[in-house]
Amino acid sequence: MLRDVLRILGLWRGHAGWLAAGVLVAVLSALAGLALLVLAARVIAGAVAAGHADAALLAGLGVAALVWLRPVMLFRPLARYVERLVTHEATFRALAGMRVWFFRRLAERLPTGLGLRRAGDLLGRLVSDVEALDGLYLRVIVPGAAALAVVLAMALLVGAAEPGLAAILALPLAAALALPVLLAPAAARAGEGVARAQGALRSAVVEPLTGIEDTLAANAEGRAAARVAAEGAALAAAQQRLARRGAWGGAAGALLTQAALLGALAWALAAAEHAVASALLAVFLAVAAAESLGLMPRAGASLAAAAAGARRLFEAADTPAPVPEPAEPAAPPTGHALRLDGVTFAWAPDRPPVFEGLDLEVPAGARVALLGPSGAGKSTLAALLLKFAAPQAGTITLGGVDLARIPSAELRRRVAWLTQDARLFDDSIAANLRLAAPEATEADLWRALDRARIGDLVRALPEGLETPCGEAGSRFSGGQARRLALARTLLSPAPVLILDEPAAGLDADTERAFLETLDEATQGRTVILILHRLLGVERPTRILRLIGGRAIPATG
Ligand SMILES: Nc1ncnc2c1ncn2[C@@H]1O[C@H](COP(=O)(O)OP(=O)(O)OP(=O)(O)O)[C@@H](O)[C@H]1O
Repeated sequence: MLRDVLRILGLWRGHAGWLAAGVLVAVLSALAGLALLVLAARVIAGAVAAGHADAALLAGLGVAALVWLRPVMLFRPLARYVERLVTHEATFRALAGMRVWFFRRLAERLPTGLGLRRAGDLLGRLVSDVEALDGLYLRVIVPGAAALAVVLAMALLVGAAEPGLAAILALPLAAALALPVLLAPAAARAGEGVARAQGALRSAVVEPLTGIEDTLAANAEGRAAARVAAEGAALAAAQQRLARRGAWGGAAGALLTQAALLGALAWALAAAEHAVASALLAVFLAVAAAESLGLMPRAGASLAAAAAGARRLFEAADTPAPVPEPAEPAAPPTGHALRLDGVTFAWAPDRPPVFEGLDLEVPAGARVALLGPSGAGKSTLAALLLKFAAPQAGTITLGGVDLARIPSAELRRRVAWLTQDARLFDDSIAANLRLAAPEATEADLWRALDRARIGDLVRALPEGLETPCGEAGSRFSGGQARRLALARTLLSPAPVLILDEPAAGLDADTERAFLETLDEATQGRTVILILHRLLGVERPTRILRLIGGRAIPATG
């Protein structure tokens, strides 16, 4: 637990200034609260001084305290206000950075799809688990530092006059301070149970809703609702387990702060007249400490939730990347010829190899048609060429440079891929297209749309290029969405294009027309056309058939 928490703090070091400022203001605010009660104790001690042996001294202290009371009273709310502002700004900055960090780590680790991870669960990690981390600062570090400052200040103030009384006060309060930290590891396990249950509930809701047509068509909404109910009940049970732990911590903390108060009262009774001022001070300080330490049980629960969130984040973020970035990148390739030598690849050790000793050459500027039955490995080859996966044996080179030594961002500037299930995102057509070429002008967008045979349809839309595509392109038919995705790939300036079934979803005439003009649309670029069959209008420079993990020249 400690390691995860320390790692989170390490990731926040870029915001150390804001975070430290928040802690400082919180400590000042808490000490101002303490000072207020110290002054009040002195005023009262001064008031009850008549007839006492130290009457003159006590009365003098009371008058001095009255003078200080007003500025401290004004300072306290001001410090509270600044504390809120600064601590929230610090949290906002730290968490925004965390989300970006986690998103990048996930993106590097999931290039071949979510795999066994569920979208709902990952969303939960990105949102709730990162959010739980704000508790680490706002509800653990900040109040913990303030409470520690209060207990230390109290020990010093009382200890200067009455060391015995200081011990009576400080020991139970120090225990109340440490208790949430000591209880946190066990509570973190309960917190993890809550986070897991939240992830499962999110998945139970998100999955049937994202595929709502399939859910309804299969009459499965009742079963989906039952799953939501079951996951909801599991979440409630996990939350109850966590709350029970929190309640024990809260009760023990309250008992310890009350023990300090009782101790101070007992001491006051025993000391009687000769230590009125110290006794009053001790009682007032015990009350002040109860206020600061009252937040600690909640701090324990927050620490547990943050530790659980941190562990889940790191578990996903530390999954090894399928293809590590090169430690010593090579100079960027100058040519764009692709070459595979003796490539052997299986998706997993327990899966049969897709390729065994695959040799393939695609000269720069060539147009290769890659055919093969379903499952032959056509898309797998594309995944290898974009370094979404790496071969277990053999080499792949681009312009003579081993892909293993080309950074993936560099490679993907040179090789663009229209995947088999290319997605549109919930944004305008223009924004979807510019994903591949952020600098593209409107004229570039129209050219790409025309080449993909969808320009006229977009021109006829009232909002034109600004038409929203809907989630996963839901505002367009499957064929239209496919052509928009194709336009996006054509817009990419990459010199190598891999087009996986580019004409899928097009009617026969449009398909033929598109393939006939493909030459012009991809002029000067290397094209690997992944197809199930040739229409005879593609005019490839080479035709290869993938069979049994090898590429065999074919005649169409
Ligand atoms: N991400 C993946 N994880 C595990 N196995 C995979 C993955 N992608 C593909 N496979 C497996 O690799 C083999 C080749 O699949 P691939 O998708 O490359 O074939 P394909 O020739 O593109 O097929 P199709 O024409 O049906 O698209 C299949 O047995 C498939 O189950």
